[in-house]
Amino acid sequence: MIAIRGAITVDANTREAILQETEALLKEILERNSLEREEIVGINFTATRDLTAAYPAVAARSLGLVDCSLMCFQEMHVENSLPMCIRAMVLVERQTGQKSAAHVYMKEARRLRPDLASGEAGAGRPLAVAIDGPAGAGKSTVAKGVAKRLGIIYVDTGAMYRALALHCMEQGVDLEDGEALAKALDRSGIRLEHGSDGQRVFLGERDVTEEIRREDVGNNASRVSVHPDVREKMVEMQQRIAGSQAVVMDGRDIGTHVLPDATLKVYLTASSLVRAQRRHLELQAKGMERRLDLLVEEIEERDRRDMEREHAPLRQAEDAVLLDASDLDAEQVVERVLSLLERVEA
Ligand SMILES: Nc1ncnc2c1ncn2[C@@H]1O[C@H](COP(=O)(O)OP(=O)(O)O)[C@@H](O)[C@H]1O
Ligand SMILES: Nc1ccn([C@@H]2O[C@H](COP(=O)(O)OP(=O)(O)O)[C@@H](O)[C@H]2O)c(=O)n1
Repeated sequence: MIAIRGAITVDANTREAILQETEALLKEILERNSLEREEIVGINFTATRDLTAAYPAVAARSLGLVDCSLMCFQEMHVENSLPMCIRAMVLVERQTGQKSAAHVYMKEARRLRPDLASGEAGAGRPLAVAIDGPAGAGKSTVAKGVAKRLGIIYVDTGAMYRALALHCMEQGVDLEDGEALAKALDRSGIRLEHGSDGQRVFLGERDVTEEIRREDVGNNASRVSVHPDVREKMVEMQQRIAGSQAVVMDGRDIGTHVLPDATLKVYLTASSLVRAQRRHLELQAKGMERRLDLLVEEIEERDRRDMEREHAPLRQAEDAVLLDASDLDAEQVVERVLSLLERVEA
């Protein structure tokens, strides 16, 4: 069971205004959490003492929420609290954990949760920085750095495709069979945890954070990610994470598909030679020697697959800022992203 919170303010104490705003709030909660009506067990509403013209629950019934239990209460009155406000707590039969709940605060009620709200453009959505780009451009390094400086979580979506690839390699699932991959994803128990040491990736109870970094897993991640059924499920999981908390998220389709309303979108790139050289150094540091020309070939092959796939190919979103990091070190790129963010938030 999870409990999703929401609140909205009303301009006048009239039946019409109360029902209209409650309906807007419930619709947004349903949409942002991809809720089916049958999943909702009950909703508790409160209204501040200045709202007396109608019960908010009436709006829920008219939205077709006929089977769940509804109650309306008066909100406890606290001096100088936000007036004309309707609050809701939606109880949902889901095993996804409380962190997956996307809470919704609209109109003046956004002031109640400044940690979730993020300026006019976001309209109650949490802060989101989307970083896309080709393999080895420095997305994870930069996303991690930016998240640390902002004190928010970093979500590495590539790690989710890598975890699925690892699971399928171990289970002998055909990497070309989209349907089988989607089924395997349902059974895989892929889950992300965000702690003080960053993101950790699990297959059920098994921590695979380090194992998924293998080169063969990375190459197979790009193969499993071609399939639309797989992508659809992954995107849903990613949107849930970003729905309820501020994030820096990196991947291939974050600005174009996962977070189309992100506060800031960056398309980070570098030449294929520079990217291969970075991988080369990274591998050398781990005691693995690989020929540079083969790494360039592999990276270009991965770019081709990511950019030419039919579903959600890698491309720069129209409103993304292009950052070429071929001649910048990682710290310089982090600074650029932070100053771009300051500009969009100003
Ligand atoms: N701007 C940069 N300059 C030099 N090296 C970088 C830069 N950004 C990242 N790196 C290094 O390049 C390698 C690949 O970076 P990574 O963040 O894993 O890329 P991506 O997530 O885009 O695949 C890492 O070894 C990282 O330390
Ligand atoms: N949002 C995402 C993230 C990764 N991916 C795929 O997953 C693969 C591994 O992602 P990654 O970000 O870990 O890859 P690297 O760039 O770190 O090598 C990529 O090559 C993409 O094909 C994707 O399709 N969409």
